[in-house]
Amino acid sequence: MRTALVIGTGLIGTSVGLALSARGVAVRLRDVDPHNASLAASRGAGSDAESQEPVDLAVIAVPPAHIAAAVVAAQQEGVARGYLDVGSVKSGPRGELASLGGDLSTYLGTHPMAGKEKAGPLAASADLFEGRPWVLTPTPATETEVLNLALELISLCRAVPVVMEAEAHDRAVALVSHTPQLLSSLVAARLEAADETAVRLCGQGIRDVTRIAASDPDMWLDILAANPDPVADVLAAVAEDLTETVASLRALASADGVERSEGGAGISDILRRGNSGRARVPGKHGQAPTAYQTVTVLISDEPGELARIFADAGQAGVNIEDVRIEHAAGQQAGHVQLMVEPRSAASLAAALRARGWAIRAR
Ligand SMILES: NC(=O)c1ccc[n+]([C@@H]2O[C@H](COP(=O)([O-])OP(=O)(O)OC[C@H]3O[C@@H](n4cnc5c(N)ncnc54)[C@H](O)[C@@H]3O)[C@@H](O)[C@H]2O)c1
Ligand SMILES: O=C(O)C(=O)C[C@]1(C(=O)O)C=C[C@@H](O)C=C1
Repeated sequence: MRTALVIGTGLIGTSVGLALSARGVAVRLRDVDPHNASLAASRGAGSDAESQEPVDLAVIAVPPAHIAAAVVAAQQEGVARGYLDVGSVKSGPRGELASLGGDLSTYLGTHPMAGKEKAGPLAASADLFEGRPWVLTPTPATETEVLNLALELISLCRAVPVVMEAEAHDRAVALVSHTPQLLSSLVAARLEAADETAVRLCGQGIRDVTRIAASDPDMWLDILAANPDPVADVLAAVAEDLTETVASLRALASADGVERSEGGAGISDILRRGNSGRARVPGKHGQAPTAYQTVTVLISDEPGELARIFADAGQAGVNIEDVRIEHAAGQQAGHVQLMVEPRSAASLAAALRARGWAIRAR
C-alpha cells in the first residue's frame, strides 16, 4: 500500500495516520471538523490538503452512527480501491451500508481492539495498535484485493489480525468491552454525589476500575445503540450475580451461624470465579510498545500554540508519537509533553529551542 485516506481524524484515525506515515505510506487526512484534520497533520499523521487523486485504501474512523453514510459518500466519490471502517460494532453499520446502496464488495468492516478513554487527535499515538487484536469481518462479497489491503494496514500498524463473523464479533465485544464500559461507569457514578470525605480516599483500585468511565458519553451511546441486546444479555447475567452477592453479604451480617457460613461461601465463590476469569485475560500479543522519551515544552495559553509546536517538530523531521498537556493551575501557561523515539529526543529539543521554545530540563 502506498497511499491511504483517513476519514475522521480523532483518536483512532490519527493513530492509524501516525503508524502508516511512520512506515512510508502517503496519508491524506479528512474530518468534518477541519481543525481536527489540521491538528492530526501537524502531529505528522499525514497531509490535510484536499486532493482528488484516488488512494489505495480509505480508512473510515468516524463514530458508529456515521460510518455507513461516510463509506457510501467516499465510495460515490471514488476516492479509493478499498474502504474499511474501524467502528466498535460491526453488524449494524454493514446493514445500514447495504440499505443505503453502498458497495459491499469494496467495503470491509474491521475493529482494532485498542483505544483510550480520551478522544481526538491529541490523544493519538503511533503504537496504539501494536500487538493488539484487530478484527476483520469479511463476507463472501468482499473482494480479495480489499481483504489484502486491510491485512497490509494491520501489519503496518503491527496489530494481530483476527477474522470473525460480524454477529459473533458483536456478541464477543458485548462481553469483553461494552459491558465492562457500563460497569465502570456504574461504579464511577456512585461517586457523583458521594461525600468528599470518602472520595478523597480514592486509591489505585478505584482508579483501575473507573479509568474507562472517563470515555466520551456520545460515542458510547452510539456504540451501545448499535449493540443493545447482546450487552443487555450480559448485563442481565451480571445482575443475577449481583442479586446473589447482595444476599450473601446480608447473610454475612446475620446472627445465625448457618446463614453466615452460607453467605461466606457465596462471597468466596464470586471472588474465586473472578480470579479464574481474570486469569483468562490474555496478555498483549507481540512486542511491548516502544518506550518513548519525553521532551517537555512550555507553552502559553493562546490559540494555535499546539499546532505551531507540532509544525516545528515536523519541520525538524521528528514524529510526535504521543502527547500530554499539563495546565499550570491559575496561570496562562502550561507544559506540553512530547513523546518521541529516544533517538530523536535531543534533536527535537535542540530544534525547538532554536525556534524560540522554552524546554524544561528533566
Ligand atoms: N476510542 C476507542 O477506544 C476506540 C477503539 C476502537 C475503535 N473505535 C471506533 O473508532 C471510531 C472513531 O472513534 P475515536 O475514538 O477515534 O473517536 P474521536 O471522537 O476521537 O474521533 C472521531 C472523529 O470523527 C470525526 N467525524 C465525525 N463524523 C464525521 C464524518 N461524517 N466525516 C468525517 N469525520 C467525522 C470527528 O470530528 C472526530 O474527529 C468509532 O467508530 C469507534 O467506535 C474507538
Ligand atoms: O482501553 C480503552 O480505553 C478502551 O476502552 C479500549 C476499547 C476496549 O474496550 O478495549 C474500547 C472500545 C473499542 O471499541 C476498543 C477498545
